[in-house]
Amino acid sequence: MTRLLDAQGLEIAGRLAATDLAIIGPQLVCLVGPNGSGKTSLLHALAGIGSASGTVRIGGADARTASPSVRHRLFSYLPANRELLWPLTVRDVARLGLAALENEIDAALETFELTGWADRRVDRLSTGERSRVLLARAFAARSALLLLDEPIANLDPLWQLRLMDILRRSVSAGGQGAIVALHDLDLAARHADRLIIMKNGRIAADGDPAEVIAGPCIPAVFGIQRTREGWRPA
Ligand SMILES: Nc1ncnc2c1ncn2[C@@H]1O[C@H](COP(=O)(O)OP(=O)(O)OP(=O)(O)O)[C@@H](O)[C@H]1O
Repeated sequence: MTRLLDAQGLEIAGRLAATDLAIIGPQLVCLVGPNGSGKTSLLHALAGIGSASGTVRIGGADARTASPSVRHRLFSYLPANRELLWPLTVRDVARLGLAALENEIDAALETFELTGWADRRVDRLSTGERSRVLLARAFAARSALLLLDEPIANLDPLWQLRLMDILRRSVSAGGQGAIVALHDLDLAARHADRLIIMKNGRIAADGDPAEVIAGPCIPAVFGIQRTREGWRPA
């Protein structure tokens, strides 16, 4: 199977590290962990944001040294911060910096039900609506790997489910890989092919979602446990 992601020795300003991370073939990987556990830092390191060091190969290519247009084909990064206070239209933002074709932009706008809003200004949208615009941009690039930081934050319940479904289809049919940071353990476990738990900047558990969720790592890392009424403090 194709080695989609191969990352080694990831470090950001000497403070956090993930020694080895590989994705073999298309996979939806959900990344969970308490606040400050390093989810964003890991995504930053993979996307080459800030002073990250280490090696990141996506589809065999060096993601760090690739030109911007090639980089978009390798990965798309959705930041947790959805501020877009520019007088740009939805379509402008969806194509921002991408070498994507117009029909790829159109398809992504349609997927996120933004076609009728293509000429609306993003600084006049709600936070959840802006999230959909940035998600459309991330999908329009048709990158080998999606790196999404809390993509469901600000989305209403229907769009949370729709997004997980879009991701599922994109990974299964489109052959994409995705690493998605989430706080919703149940949503992550239900949709992921693989669940990674972060703690103190390290990977504390990595494997089959049902096994990871049922294992000892959740109470140890999050201080919660599952009861018949749902998650409760351990
Ligand atoms: N720019 C920075 N400089 C120094 N330390 C930072 C910086 N950004 C984050 N950190 C620290 O790195 C650790 C991991 O932060 P990170 O944002 O990766 O966590 P996270 O798991 O994404 O958290 P959250 O769930 O709150 O979004 C935290 O202790 C944080 O204080």
